[in-house]
Amino acid sequence: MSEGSSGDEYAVSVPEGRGRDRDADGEASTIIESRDLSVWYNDEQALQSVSMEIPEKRVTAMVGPSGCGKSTYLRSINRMNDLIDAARVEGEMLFNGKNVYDDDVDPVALRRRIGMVFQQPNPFPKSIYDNVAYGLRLQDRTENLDEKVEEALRKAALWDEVKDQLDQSGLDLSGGQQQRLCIARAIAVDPEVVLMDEPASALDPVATSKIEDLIDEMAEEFTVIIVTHNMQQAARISDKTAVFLTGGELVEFDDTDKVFENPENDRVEDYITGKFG
Ligand SMILES: Nc1ncnc2c1ncn2[C@@H]1O[C@H](COP(=O)(O)OP(=O)(O)OP(=O)(O)O)[C@@H](O)[C@H]1O
Repeated sequence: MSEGSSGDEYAVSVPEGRGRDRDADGEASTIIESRDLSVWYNDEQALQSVSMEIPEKRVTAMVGPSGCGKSTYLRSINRMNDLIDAARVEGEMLFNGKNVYDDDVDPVALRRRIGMVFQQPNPFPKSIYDNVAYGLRLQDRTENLDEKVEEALRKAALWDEVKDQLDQSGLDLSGGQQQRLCIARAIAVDPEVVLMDEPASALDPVATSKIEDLIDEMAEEFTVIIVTHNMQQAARISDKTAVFLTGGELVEFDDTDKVFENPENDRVEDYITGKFG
């Protein structure tokens, strides 16, 4: 790994002003907590008894080598794994103290409160306006729709670029703009949590940087949980970092600066210094 080659012992540096500085405003309360969460796909175990408390209105990053279960964990939070026939979940995933796997939880309603942004920007083949208005219309929340669409586009840092072309197809935007449109679509319905699965991995560095700035701002209002392959990115944007290693084991979860600068676990140290993974 070539990043952060300032002579530091560790390859990934945590910028000043991240991580604990936000915590200094006061301890955040827990919004999501998994307790002994295990997931299988048929006979293959993808997550092993993962227990973790995710703080509200913070950015939590999930890192680790390919296939270690990061996306599986993310999808367990809003029950997207329900859509995979082979997937089976044991343990608990609490959202505001309530197990999302309880029989009386409606997964569609849950996903309104816990939105998701995917790796590949996936706007609907509709106008920019209709993309953002989509979820609000589904929920019959059409009062002051223009204002709500504008607000979501502003929060997604896209308004100035698209305000004169709201009738154009979302598919005609650049990749980075499309991803910000997807973020606007996700936040338009006022979720509490936004899950992001490698949201910048398909984007160029300039578009990536815009998404990273946006994630930082989003944490003022939302809880953001992001899967990323890019440890430098995790160090730049997150307050907390969870490190998963092969076999679906959560081996370290702590403040981001602690994880990258002084990890407890030798395997995490090896991983972040690039000795494997
Ligand atoms: N739909 C599925 N059906 C069967 N097995 C799956 C499915 N999705 C994931 N798996 C398996 O579960 C394990 C964890 O996968 P997951 O995608 O959660 O890991 P990841 O850490 O997000 O990987 P990557 O960084 O490559 O996206 C892997 O062994 C993977 O092959």
